[in-house]
Amino acid sequence: MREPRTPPPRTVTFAGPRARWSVTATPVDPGAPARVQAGAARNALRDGDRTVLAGLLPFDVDVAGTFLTGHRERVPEPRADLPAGRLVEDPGARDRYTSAVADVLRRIDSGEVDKVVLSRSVRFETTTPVDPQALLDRLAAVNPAAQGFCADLPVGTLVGASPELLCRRSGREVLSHPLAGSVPRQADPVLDEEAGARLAVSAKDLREHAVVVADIVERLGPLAVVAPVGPPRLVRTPAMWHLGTEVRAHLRDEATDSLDLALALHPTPAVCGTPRRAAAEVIRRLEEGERGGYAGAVGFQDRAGDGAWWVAIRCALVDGRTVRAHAGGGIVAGSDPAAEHAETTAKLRTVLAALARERTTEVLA
Ligand SMILES: C=C(O[C@H]1C=CC=C(C(=O)O)[C@@H]1O)C(=O)O
Repeated sequence: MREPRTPPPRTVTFAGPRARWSVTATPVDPGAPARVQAGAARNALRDGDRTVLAGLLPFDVDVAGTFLTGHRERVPEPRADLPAGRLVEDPGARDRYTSAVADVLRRIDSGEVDKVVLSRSVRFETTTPVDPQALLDRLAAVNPAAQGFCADLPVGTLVGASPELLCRRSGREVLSHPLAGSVPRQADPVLDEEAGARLAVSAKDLREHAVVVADIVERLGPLAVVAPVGPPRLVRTPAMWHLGTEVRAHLRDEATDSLDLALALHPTPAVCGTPRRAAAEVIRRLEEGERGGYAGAVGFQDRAGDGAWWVAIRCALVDGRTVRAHAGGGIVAGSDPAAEHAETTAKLRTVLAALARERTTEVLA
């Protein structure tokens, strides 16, 4: 009888404002749905001598993600620089995306959904294989306030710099920092400030944002006492202005760990929509290709149950010489298909500028 094949080790790396570390281990239950993998990883952490679990819940938690248990290790310096490459044009892509946004708007009009986050992807081809750690380094350098991540998945390695904290647990204290409602940054400082100021009072964007905060507050309710939430504030990344709101809460039961919180909140209407099930169905029907880790939740947890999970956005799936970058935008009543396309283009700049080694605002202008 053949021995069952041991899956090769996988690595999840974090490059944050303060630390850069990784876990490398044989994946937990590699073929199981992510929800099952997460539970198995938590049990393995509790019962074994490992000190941390790290992983990625895909957008759809019923498909396999990556969960590892191990120890924090220092990440060696990347071995290679990024190779030259080019964006592969897809002539009909713009029209297909704007038509899909128009379709979502009709579904909103008919009452089928209130909000849907529709995404698209672009392909970048390089002359030699991309070292995902080198791309992570570059992203982390250009986006110092974001959480850099690099996670080996069954379909490639997802690399990104997320500006959005899904949840952090420190003892009984919980923090979530949802972002929704966006405009691109401008190269001219005066125009840039004006764009941010317009976003801060945009009724459409404030509505799009409020839906996300309300969903998080509602889903946290059974698990934690949520503190009164203030108005949204402007958050800037090198490529985008966003509306962001801090949601703070105090756990009702100290047995609730960071993974419980991530599973309760994910996927928020910042990457899915409302009502959640109907929005996910619209995404399944209208989006081209798989999300492939994009719009998942990536993070870690220690033996005390403390940890942090980020929304896996501003990222790309690296597979040899092919890099597929994804970005989406929240569609609500009043959204404009052309503006939504421009917004996803601007969001894609985070990864494409790192690949092209250019200033974020100049790529894809
Ligand atoms: C879904 C993405 O962004 C989310 C986070 C911030 C703002 C968003 C928006 O304005 O649509 C999205 O909800 C993405 O970058 O692919």
